[in-house]
Amino acid sequence: MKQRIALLGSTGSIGVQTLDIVRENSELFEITTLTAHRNWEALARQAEEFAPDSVVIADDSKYDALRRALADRPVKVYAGADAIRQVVQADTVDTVVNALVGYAGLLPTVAAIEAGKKVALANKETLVVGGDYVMRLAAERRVPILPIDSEHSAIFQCLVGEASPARRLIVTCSGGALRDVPRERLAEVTVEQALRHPQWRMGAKITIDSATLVNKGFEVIEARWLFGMPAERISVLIHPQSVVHSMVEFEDGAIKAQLGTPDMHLPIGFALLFPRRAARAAEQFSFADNPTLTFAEPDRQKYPALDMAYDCLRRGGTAACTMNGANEVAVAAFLAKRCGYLDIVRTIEHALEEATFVARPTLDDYAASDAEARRIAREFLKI
Ligand SMILES: NC(=O)C1=CN([C@@H]2O[C@H](COP(=O)(O)OP(=O)(O)OC[C@H]3O[C@@H](n4cnc5c(N)ncnc54)[C@H](OP(=O)(O)O)[C@@H]3O)[C@@H](O)[C@H]2O)C=CC1
Ligand SMILES: CC(=O)[C@@H](O)[C@H](O)COP(=O)(O)O
Ligand SMILES: [Mn+2]
Repeated sequence: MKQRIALLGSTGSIGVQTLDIVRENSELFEITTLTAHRNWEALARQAEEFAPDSVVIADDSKYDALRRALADRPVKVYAGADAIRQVVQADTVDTVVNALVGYAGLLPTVAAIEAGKKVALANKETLVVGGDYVMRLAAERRVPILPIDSEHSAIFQCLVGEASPARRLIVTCSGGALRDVPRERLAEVTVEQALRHPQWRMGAKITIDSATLVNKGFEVIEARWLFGMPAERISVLIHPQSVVHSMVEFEDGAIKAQLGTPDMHLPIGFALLFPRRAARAAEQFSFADNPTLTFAEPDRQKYPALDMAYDCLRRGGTAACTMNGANEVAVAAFLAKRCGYLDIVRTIEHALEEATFVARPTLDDYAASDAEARRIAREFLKI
């Protein structure tokens, strides 16, 4: 029987690459649901090709256009965030691929786990905001959460088959678009510059997070929850070539790494087919063409967001939810050219100082904490 997939965020970078894997392995997968935020044109084209049972457009104002575009197709068309949470729970879904961006991914992940669906998780904000809550729920319901994020997929691949616990996780980091810009020039950084990631073509939000190293801080938090590893045993290493996707050190000192060309199709395929791998006609990695792999410690003065994320993990509760909400507002403002690059981290710092802290949050507390962080961030940026 084919694996039936609900793909959330199908029009984005991870969504489109997930559809490549589905297209290349059509004997293994079928698509039950596709969702997008506003891009109804791309969603309609995808629905024509993959013939899902249902599609959801999160922004209701695009509902009529999408419905008209699919009028002659046997597909149910829904709108709104609640509909996303409902479609993932359908009996016709085996696996939910969460490729949404931001806080919007949290409740659909929770809905999927509650319905007992396997979750292939790209939406790292789910675990940044509510990692403790989500991983407990997944354990209770015995639902597997399979990482799509490249570093976490690499760590997962290194851990497969090991009976001894890991001693340390080493999360690699490209250094982002501003790796070679000196600290004293960061105030002048433009949106265009910050969007020029040296290795990966990704959505705009994660590309900016990558430049500030908020992404790496979030990945430390994500690793803490996915692998149950305390923060002090997770380290970050700058590796500009993005060939070593991350590493695991074991008790006897052995270090395992997963290497390969930077290409998200691999971790997506692994999450979908684990314990098997997707056969792909990808180009073979050549060590001869890539003879130099380099590593360095991150500059913690240049990238204060990294230590902020570690601090959020130490504080626990809603701290990382606050960091995430403030970051989402500040990144959107930077992309809209309504604030400068350095204002992103200043906004997070301010929100972490001002926000209410809840030590043992419920889902409602996360929602309140996210809303408060956004309000504080907007006031700080005067937008
Ligand atoms: N891209 C990558 O290579 C990697 C991404 N990730 C993580 O994967 C996730 C997705 O990233 P990426 O694919 O780059 O992001 P994109 O911005 O490219 O895509 C996001 C997708 O989510 C939809 N969406 C956006 N906002 C909402 C919302 N509020 N409600 C419902 N749907 C929404 C978008 O719809 P629309 O097109 O209509 O706007 C789009 O389909 C992120 O959490 C990111 O950190 C992790 C590792 C690598
Ligand atoms: C592809 C992927 O997993 C991204 O999260 C990637 O990690 C971004 O690269 P850096 O954050 O290391 O620049
Ligand atoms: Mn990553």
